Amino acid sequence: MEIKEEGTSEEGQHFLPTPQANDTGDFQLTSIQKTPDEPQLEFILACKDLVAPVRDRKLSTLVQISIIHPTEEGLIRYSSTEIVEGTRDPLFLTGVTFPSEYPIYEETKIKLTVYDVKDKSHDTVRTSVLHEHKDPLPDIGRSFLGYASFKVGELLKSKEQLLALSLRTSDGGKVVGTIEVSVVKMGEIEDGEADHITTDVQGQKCALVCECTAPESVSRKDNLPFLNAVLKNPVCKLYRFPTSDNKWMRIREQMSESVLSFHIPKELISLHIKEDLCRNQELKELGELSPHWDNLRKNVLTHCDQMVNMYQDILTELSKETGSSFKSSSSKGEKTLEFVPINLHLQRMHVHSPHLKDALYDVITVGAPAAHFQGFKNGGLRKLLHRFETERRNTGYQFIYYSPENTAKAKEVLSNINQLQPLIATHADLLLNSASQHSPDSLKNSLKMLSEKTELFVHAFKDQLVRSALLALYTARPGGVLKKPPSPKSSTEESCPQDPPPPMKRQDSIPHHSDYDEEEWDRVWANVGKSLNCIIAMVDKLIERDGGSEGGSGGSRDGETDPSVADAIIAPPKEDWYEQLYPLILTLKDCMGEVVNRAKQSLTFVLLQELAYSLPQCLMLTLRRDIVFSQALAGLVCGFIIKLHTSLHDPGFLQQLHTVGLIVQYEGLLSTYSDEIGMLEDMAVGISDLKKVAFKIIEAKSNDVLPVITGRRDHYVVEVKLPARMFESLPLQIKEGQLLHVYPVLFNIGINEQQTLAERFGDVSLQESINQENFELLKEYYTIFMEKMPPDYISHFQEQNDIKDLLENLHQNIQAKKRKNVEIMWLAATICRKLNGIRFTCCKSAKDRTSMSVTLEQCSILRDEHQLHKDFFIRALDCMRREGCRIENVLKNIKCRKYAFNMLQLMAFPKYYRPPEGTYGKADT
Ligand SMILES: O=P(O)(O)O[C@H]1[C@H](O)[C@@H](O)[C@H](O)[C@H](O)[C@@H]1OP(=O)(O)O
Repeated sequence: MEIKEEGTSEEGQHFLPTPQANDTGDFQLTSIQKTPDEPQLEFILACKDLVAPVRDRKLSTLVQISIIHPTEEGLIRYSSTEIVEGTRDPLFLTGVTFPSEYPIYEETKIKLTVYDVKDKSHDTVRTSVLHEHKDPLPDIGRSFLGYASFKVGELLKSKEQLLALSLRTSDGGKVVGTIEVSVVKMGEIEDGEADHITTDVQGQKCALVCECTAPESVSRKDNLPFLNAVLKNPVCKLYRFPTSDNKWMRIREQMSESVLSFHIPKELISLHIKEDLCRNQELKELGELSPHWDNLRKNVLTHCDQMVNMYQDILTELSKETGSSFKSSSSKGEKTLEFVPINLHLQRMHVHSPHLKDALYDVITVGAPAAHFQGFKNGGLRKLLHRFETERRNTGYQFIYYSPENTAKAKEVLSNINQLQPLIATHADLLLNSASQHSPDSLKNSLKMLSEKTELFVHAFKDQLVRSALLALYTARPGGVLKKPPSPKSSTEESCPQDPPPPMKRQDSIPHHSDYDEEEWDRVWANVGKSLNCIIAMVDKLIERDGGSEGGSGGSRDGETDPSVADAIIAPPKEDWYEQLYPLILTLKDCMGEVVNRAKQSLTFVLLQELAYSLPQCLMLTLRRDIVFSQALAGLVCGFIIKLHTSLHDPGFLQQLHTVGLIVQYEGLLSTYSDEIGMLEDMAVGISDLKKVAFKIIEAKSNDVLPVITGRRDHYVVEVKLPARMFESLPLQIKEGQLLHVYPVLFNIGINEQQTLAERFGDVSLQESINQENFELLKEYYTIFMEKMPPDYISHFQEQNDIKDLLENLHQNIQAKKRKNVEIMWLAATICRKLNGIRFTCCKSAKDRTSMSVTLEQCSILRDEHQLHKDFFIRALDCMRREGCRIENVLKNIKCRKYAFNMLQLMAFPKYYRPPEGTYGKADT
């Protein structure tokens, strides 16, 4: 019989779908009854009276848990406990848990093998394939003590669900002690249960008593199936730790991948392709240009078309990855996966502690969003964008400089035009429809809608940019020379129509060199308003004549009907409403078409300036920014959805969500040395770009609950779908589609040996400025939070902790410029948690340093919020790092159970970031 390591074989990496009952060929298997989405079975272990192979040897023991599936031959190594030193009666803090997806039945056999560990430095990496019938191989650094096995059904049916099994030597003869297996149920009241197990842990006597209060349901069951559409392949670990009053707390650690890792990049790339195709088309439709500009445009178009092709190729490649939900650290340099975040996971800690409500603590762990394939030779986005902009500003030659703000504005106006024009056309048709039905009420309603949208349309062009861009475009036309210097007006809003606008001839109105008139734009633009007013006046008149309605249409632009316009329209005694309105609607559409035509061309000309500078670098920069943003967005959407689901029943949170928005705090562990400087520069921009994202919650109309992204670069809306029942329970503002905002902040502290070099011989200014800038952003969020949230909600927050003090403390720490000041990260994370925010932890791969940091955060929370016994802090930390979810994370990334640290690196780490002996070493990353 073979022993396989769970997770080392391809199929072992993901839990198999659960065959619910009796569906495995000839075998009749009995499923374990369970609550949906709760682990199927959880137990803890303790040994008694272990016999040491050599007299007087102090034992250091661990139990290895292996599974024999009823339908299979092989023995699969499932998990291990931590090592307990110096006792014959070890009580293990690391338990065993089988998640709901795991194929386990009453007939499944579990084998427990107890080892005596002699050399901890050899212990963790156990990927060898052994033969069951032979004696266990003499594993380096450990020796076999004894084993016991049982069937799951026996445990479940046993008295008090507890088995005491004899441990035997490999020949099955000699008894070398006892092993106790007891089932635990995390969320159930354990009425009067008291283990009274006395253990001697590292020389300390500690009476441990299991006695738990009824837990509060932390995550409503009805949310879970929905969350499961997003989260995949959970890995679960169970621990029990003593509290300061010698009771047990139970901790379940869960780590899950997310399908959003691939879904969001695909959504985003499709959106970029759409946006770029549209822009390329607009560039083509820019009309005749003088040779200089025409050549420039041709060049731009060639590159832009190539770019779209590249995006299409990447999308095709990603679309082949159906069902993927994880990109490993070793794939970070793969071109086709560049948009996919590295090693994205939800890291969740569920705490069930005596006398306290159950609590969930979530952190999203992900590799720093960065363009690994493009590399970091020239730095990352923060530096590259700054350099690009400075050079562009100073190069007057060949093109016109528009600031990034103006370029963004041009894109915004273009996007507004593209949305509003068809909307107005639809409302205009609806108005005509109401007219043909001769329905006054419907006519008034349609007019109201038409007026509102047209107002928005007219407003969109208020900007001076359109005017100056029109002028610039004029000079770029063949023979474009100014008749007189431009004197831009601030606004033409005030212009009040006196007469119906003259009919337009679209092409004629494009300025020619001989007839450019800078005020023409004002007239063209104002004509839209004028024609709307004509329609309003006509509707009023029609309704009045028809039988008199008191208030008229009430839809007049500028709040009043222009009498001169009304008088100009003479309605016949027996009106055909449709006939009366039709020509006016045509005029409105014509006027609008004219405005759109001019504005689109001029603003596209602005975009041409942006693209024309430094081709193809400019496009490579856009690509880099898109890649980094895609990785950042995938993480954010994952964090947002999880936060929404876990807090859906908290009215305070929902109010905060729509009145203030959410803080999203990133903890960066990158060093400001070598390549990681570039990564940090990428990451800082990627995270800052998340400000451009707003969320909208919509009702799911089908089983497809994956989010949809709309918008364009500079402004994205992520639509998150909720099933009807959940959607109904939301506050009105959210249901009505109010946009929900996020406030991303990043605090970075390099912790490894590279950072030591940066501090000694390099430069840490990047980290300092990022921390300082983001502190200001965090403070701003706090101010808005205090202003917008009701006082009773704030006082509830302030009672528990004074966020203001924490902010002050954070500020002082940032100012202090201490080396590797990890206090900054702890304070920022605490503030984020107190403010109900979304937490992220990132290093290059989210594998090694991230694992150290999240486990430290988990144990610190247990100490500060759940009274973890202070003598067990390090042990808890070691348990989580040795056998917890994070070592599984390392395994799934590099197929080896070793944190990739060497001694030198460890020495450079702040004390609590060092993993236990035997869990680190040279690893092929
Ligand atoms: O998960 P990380 O901490 O980014 O992994 C690092 C590790 O910290 C470092 O010691 C090691 O030398 C590797 O560079 C790891 O990065 P990989 O991206 O190669 O996994």
